[in-house]
Amino acid sequence: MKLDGAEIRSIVRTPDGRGVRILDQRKLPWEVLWVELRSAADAARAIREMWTRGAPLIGVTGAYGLAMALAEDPSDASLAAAYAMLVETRPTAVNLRWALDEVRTAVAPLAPAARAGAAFVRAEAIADEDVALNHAIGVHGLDLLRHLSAANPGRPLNILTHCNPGWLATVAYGTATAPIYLAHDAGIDLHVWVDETRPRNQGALLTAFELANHGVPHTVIADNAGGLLMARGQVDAVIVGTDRVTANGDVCNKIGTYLKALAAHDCGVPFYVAMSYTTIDRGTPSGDVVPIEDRDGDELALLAGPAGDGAIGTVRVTASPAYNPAFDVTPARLVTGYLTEQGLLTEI
Ligand SMILES: CSC[C@H]1O[C@H](OP(=O)(O)O)[C@H](O)[C@@H]1O
Repeated sequence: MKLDGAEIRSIVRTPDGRGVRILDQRKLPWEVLWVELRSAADAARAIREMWTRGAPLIGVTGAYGLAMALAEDPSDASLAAAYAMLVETRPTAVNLRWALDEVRTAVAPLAPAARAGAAFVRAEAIADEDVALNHAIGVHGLDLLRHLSAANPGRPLNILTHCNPGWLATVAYGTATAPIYLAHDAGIDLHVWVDETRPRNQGALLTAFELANHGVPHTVIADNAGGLLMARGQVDAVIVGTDRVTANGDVCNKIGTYLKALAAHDCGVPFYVAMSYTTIDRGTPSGDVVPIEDRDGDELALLAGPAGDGAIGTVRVTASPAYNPAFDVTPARLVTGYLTEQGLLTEI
């Protein structure tokens, strides 16, 4: 994603190397605000309050959080406390636990004095690997989109996506958006239907922001419009990201994904899930046992945005109690294929 004409990473080390800088995604697209995280507690708060979000990106943020904890206190007790604090911030995305385990495994055998440096090295490697993995997903996805475009000549290829499986959910490129960026840059005529993705509107606010900055034609739609568009033949493929794919191929992703998959299945629209190996959880047999994060009902009841004077305000859209599960589970039987760094897989 370009910002001010330059391609950015959504998380970078601070100049002194002891912290990280992230985009505060709660402010986008209205304000581009970089904030510094200087401790494990900062990282935990940023993940929990969704300053930064997206399965791969919260994994990287958690990894750096562990490194910052060890820079402060490299003891076993500090490592255990920081791990426990970070891993419980968001329970559904497997990347968080995976990345924390990677750092803990790398540093636990080391003498305390060597731990912080090794933790930052591992965290940085996870971040760099995420960029490479997502680009590889994009390369394989480009082949898929070329094929779909050739099968639908003379008009834009219409892709529907849900939530933000994008540059802002990862260190760069995104997962489901990687093929879109590479296809657009390769001159393939495509258009993206962007699910607004209630209640936090990651699509309308973040995916739309990303695509607009990259010059990708797109249209924001209500979450409930996707079924009509598919029934009308206006969607050539659905490509979503994921927070966890279980051993049997079930897909945990933003709430509403399952409904899109049902509509796609009923309309004969291919439904692809983009992810790297870091989001595959072979230790969990199926999606029905994955913890689904329930978030505060006010995320649903309150709508935020700029008022007339440009200041960000909120309006309350209901006076009733609100229930806000953040994810759902799409059974493997509804998935056409898994777009990974190894290519397009039909099973996990
Ligand atoms: C690269 S896919 C990221 C995945 O994470 C999002 O969830 P959240 O915004 O709550 O972190 C959404 O489920 C995306 O598909």
